[in-house]
Amino acid sequence: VDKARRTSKLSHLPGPAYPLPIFGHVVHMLGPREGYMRRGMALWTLYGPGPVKFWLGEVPTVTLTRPEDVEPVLSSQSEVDKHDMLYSATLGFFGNGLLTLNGKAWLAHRRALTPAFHFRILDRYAGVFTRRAAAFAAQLGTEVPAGQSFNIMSKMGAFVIGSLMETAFGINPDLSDTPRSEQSEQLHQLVRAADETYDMIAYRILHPWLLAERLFKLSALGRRSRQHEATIAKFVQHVIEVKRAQLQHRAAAVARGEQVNGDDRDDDDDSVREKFTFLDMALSSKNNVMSDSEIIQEVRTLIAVQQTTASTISFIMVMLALHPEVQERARAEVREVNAIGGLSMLERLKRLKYVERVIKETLRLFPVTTFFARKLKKEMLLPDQKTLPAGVTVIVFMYLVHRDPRHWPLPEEFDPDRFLPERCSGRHPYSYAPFSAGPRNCIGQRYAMLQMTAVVAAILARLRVRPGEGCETRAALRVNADLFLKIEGGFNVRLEPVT
Ligand code: HEM
Repeated sequence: VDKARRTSKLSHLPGPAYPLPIFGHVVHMLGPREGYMRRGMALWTLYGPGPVKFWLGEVPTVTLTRPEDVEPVLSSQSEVDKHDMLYSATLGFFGNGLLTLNGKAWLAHRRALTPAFHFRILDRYAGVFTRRAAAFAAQLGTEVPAGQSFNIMSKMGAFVIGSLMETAFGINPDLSDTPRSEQSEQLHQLVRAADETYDMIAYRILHPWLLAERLFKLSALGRRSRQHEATIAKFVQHVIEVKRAQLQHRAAAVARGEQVNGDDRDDDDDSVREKFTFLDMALSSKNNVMSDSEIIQEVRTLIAVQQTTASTISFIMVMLALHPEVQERARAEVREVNAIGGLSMLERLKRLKYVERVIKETLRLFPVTTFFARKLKKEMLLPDQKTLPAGVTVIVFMYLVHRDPRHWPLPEEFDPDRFLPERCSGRHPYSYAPFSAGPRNCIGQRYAMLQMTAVVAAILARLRVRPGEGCETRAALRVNADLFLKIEGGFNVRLEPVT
């Protein structure tokens, strides 16, 4: 009855007809995984650009691709929730943290995590990011033979999680008791498990009968998924153990009246003051905002979302390879800023305005979190008087919002200067939201921008990037989406030392 009621309430919207029991409309999406994006776009071309209805199994969804339609959904405080059915597929690996929580629990966690991402804290990360980025660029220069095509994404996962360990968790892998080789093996296992999991989550969403936990658990995919969950659980346990040992050590040092790591240091510092990291704050919190198991969930979430930064840096490298004139201009800026003496690491990163525009334009064309969903708690009226009924799941399709030709002339063209301040003024505020917007926006936005700027600057200073196999032209890029946007066949580039 409920379904019939909602079907009739969606009847005013364009979209495929006749949802089948259990399948809904997913039959339109089934086929080889490489074709997810192509098939989704074909549906939208047929029924868009306004709201398009689609039954994802038993779940009624409406996909939005215009900034004015997206605005009321993302800006709403009280009328939307994260959709439990779709987001539940992520819980086993991502944990039930900030990304998936709703209501009061979400608010309490958001308040607890916000101080760790405060701009004054992030400013301290500039030094860490710069040091790590320089080491990463040097490593790329030595490990990858000059001129050889390789998938740069294959190096990114371990790199960004390593940064997270040092910044948000206050664990410097260089200072750890665990041998380097063992640490690196742990990271690689985690990244492999993560990669397969993202793919699996997308597969479940498009095969919605696999969203039923009982059925999923019995499937081969379910068994594989449990192995990956165990891998992340082991990793997280290790992180918490190391942190607890550090905290005890610190407390003992304080009790002996000794100066402890970083307390005396102030601003431009290439290590993070331990007591300001998320994990230190959470585990030593006097008001006990989060229980131990909640902290574990947040650690899992923070680890799992690092893929966004890894993919974006990889997309940036491919775009720089395809646009040598943009690459040279960005490199000239990096050299100019590097030549100025007396600047703090943070000031250096902040001066890289063209690099910032390159990153923003890449995120416009390739917003790696290309879909996200909200469930409407109340009926919602869109600007063109179309109503969306309560209970429906709204899917924001950022890839197309960022290509709306009314706001982005020649949308496929890669032009970083679209983000010059004078060209931004007057643009619809929701025409660009790679980090989402409104109360559930990305808490890591500033963190990600700083880290990406540091990595791009370090690579440009040392290496020239050229297109690799299968990525020779824009038209050749096989862009696809599982949970995140990606290039089928790899983010292939060639590196050469800059002379
Ligand atoms: C280029 C990099 C990144 C992009 C494009 C990105 C994008 C997004 C988007 C679109 C959302 C909203 C998702 C939704 O509504 O379901 C989100 C949420 C979130 N992101 Fe990011 N993100 C990035 C990097 C990061 C980093 C580096 C961190 C942590 C260090 C992070 C932590 C989070 C968290 C915790 C949430 C949930 C926030 C909440 O609901 O309160 N993200 N991100």
